[in-house]
Amino acid sequence: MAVLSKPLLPTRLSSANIKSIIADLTTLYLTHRTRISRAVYLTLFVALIARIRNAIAEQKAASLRRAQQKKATGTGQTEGEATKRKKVELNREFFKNLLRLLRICIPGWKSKEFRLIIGHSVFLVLRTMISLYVAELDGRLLSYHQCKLSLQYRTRLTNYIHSKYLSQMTFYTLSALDDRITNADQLITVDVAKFSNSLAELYSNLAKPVLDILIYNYSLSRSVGGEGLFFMSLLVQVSASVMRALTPPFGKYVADEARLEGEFRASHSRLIDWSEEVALYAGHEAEKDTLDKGYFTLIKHVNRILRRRFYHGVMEDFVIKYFWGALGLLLCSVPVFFKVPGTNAKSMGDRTESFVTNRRMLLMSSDAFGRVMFSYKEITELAGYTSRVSTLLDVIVDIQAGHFEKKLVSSADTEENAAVLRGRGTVTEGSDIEFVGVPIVSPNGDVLVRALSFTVKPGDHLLIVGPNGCGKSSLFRILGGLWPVYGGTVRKPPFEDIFYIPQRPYLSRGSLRQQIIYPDSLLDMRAKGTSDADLLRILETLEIGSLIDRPGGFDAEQPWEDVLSGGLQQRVAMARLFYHRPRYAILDECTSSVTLEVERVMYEEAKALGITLMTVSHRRSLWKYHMRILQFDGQGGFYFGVLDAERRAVLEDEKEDIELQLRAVPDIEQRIAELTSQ
Ligand SMILES: Nc1ncnc2c1ncn2[C@@H]1O[C@H](COP(=O)(O)OP(=O)(O)OP(=O)(O)O)[C@@H](O)[C@H]1O
Repeated sequence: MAVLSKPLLPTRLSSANIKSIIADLTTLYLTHRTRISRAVYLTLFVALIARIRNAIAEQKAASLRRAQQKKATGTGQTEGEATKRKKVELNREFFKNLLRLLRICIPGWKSKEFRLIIGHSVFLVLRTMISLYVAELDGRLLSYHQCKLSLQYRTRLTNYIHSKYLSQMTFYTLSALDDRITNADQLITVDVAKFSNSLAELYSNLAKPVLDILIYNYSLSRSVGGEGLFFMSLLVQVSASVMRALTPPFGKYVADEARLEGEFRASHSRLIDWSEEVALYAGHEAEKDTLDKGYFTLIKHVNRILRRRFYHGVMEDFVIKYFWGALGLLLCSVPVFFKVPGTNAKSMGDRTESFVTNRRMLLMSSDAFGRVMFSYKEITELAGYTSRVSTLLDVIVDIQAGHFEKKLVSSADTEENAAVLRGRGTVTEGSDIEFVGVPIVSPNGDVLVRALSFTVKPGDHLLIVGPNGCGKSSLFRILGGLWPVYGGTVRKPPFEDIFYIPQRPYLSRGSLRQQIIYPDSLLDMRAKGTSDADLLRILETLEIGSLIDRPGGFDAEQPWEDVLSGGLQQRVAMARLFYHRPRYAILDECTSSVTLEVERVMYEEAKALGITLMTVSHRRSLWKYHMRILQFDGQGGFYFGVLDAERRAVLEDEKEDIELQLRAVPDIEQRIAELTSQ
């Protein structure tokens, strides 16, 4: 006990002495901490036992006294004395007494009181059940309304987007001429639904808490004073701003996630579209790599968001629960210590009462505020979907106004080509097809032909030839209004007078009849006065009348692109042409899979129907059906003229040259092999 050898209370207490005493006491406590705590526990335990023993002894003595008194006075005690001595407690005696009184109040199970109690109990049970039902119904009604609201939003948006997306060929231009939206399908099908859900959810999540905040804060301001509330709101605002600044850009994350989901889905759709080709190449491993990569990128992103959400949640909890809670309690205690002008709480009791009321209001208000703050994450998610959907709408508006954004190829860098890209041509309507000085430019700015000029009058069947990628099909894209006209003048008949048949015909969903009359509907067909018998005649001309022998006939619905072979598909496409009978037909390698005999029937029938043909084909067999030729050289130059014997001879020579070159290739390879073996 060296520490105690010093006198504990020196005669004069200076601050240094006090410090040294506190230090000594602390050391003393720390040295004997275990013993001290044991002693405290023991004392508490002994005190407890003693208290219990005393209580038992007291009860015994009391009952003894009561018994002695009873003996001495018979029943003799006054009501006042009994009340004085009896302790009102929730003990056995209470229940005994209650039962006794109840027996008086309810004399038997046949009594009126008993019947009333039974009736009352039934109503009580009913009330509880109704409350439960109402609570459940409340929840169900809310979620039903929320779902209805979300569906309603989705329907409106989808209708709006469909009306824009499917007008002015926007669905084509959006994917072919613009880079900004990569997966419109995902946007329209998934993101619009998510946006609608998020919007409907947010409304119900925000509306009530905001209302609560307003009401509770108003009541609070009346009792704690506007200044306190203003000060606290200011602090909450500052901390909310800090929180917002520290909140990761969840909106962007959500938009990115939706984009990655879209890309992953697009890869799967691609695999389904090309399943046959991939299977024949045995390309499953390569496809698996692509799909795995897409999924991995998506999941990596999702995991990152999850992590950020977790950390952000912890911070949010801390600020909302603790920091704002402490602030709120400080505010509530204002009327306890200070008199708030305009309030009538005077005594300490009043102040305590108002503290409790304020605390409760504050709890409600902060709970509501917390819900609003927690909704912040949902708002940012909504912001993500909003940005996706509105980007789609903006790009659609932009595209419909003729503004496209696509990465340009290097050839667009030259001054001459850049000048071509800056220009704009004119499109007029006429009975012939005429191009005057029109450049052919691919969507990424590649100038394929600087100024193309040719004319096709009715009956002037035109053959278009040239090497791959020279711009033959692009010419039709300009004619069809898919690509912009960068210069010169295009004169063409109305859209419905030109019909296009590509190499791989598009077969829609629906019946066999719909394949033939596409894009007409059954009503359009009837309005034109065409019957099923007329359609059958068309099929028979093309030697495919047997198609209606399948179950269902013209009404049969099948996945036609799988059910029909390539050649049959090309014949159905020709049947489409014969049904529509346009003034001009663009036939883009559309007879590549049929026999020469079928090709002859197709061309002769088309001519007999008065259709002027514009054919892209490398087939020599087709030359005889055409009177004019447009020949591209693949270097930006072209020849347009009559396809007479002289020109045919030139074509023959060119073809022979090409064939010779092709035949020379194995020789070269053989020569290389010889050289390398020497
Ligand atoms: N949507 C597009 N986006 C970017 N470039 C395109 C697009 N469509 C076509 N092109 C490019 O335009 C050029 C001309 O294509 P086009 O289809 O007119 O060739 P083509 O002469 O018909 O060839 P082929 O005989 O092989 O069918 C090609 O280089 C092609 O890559």
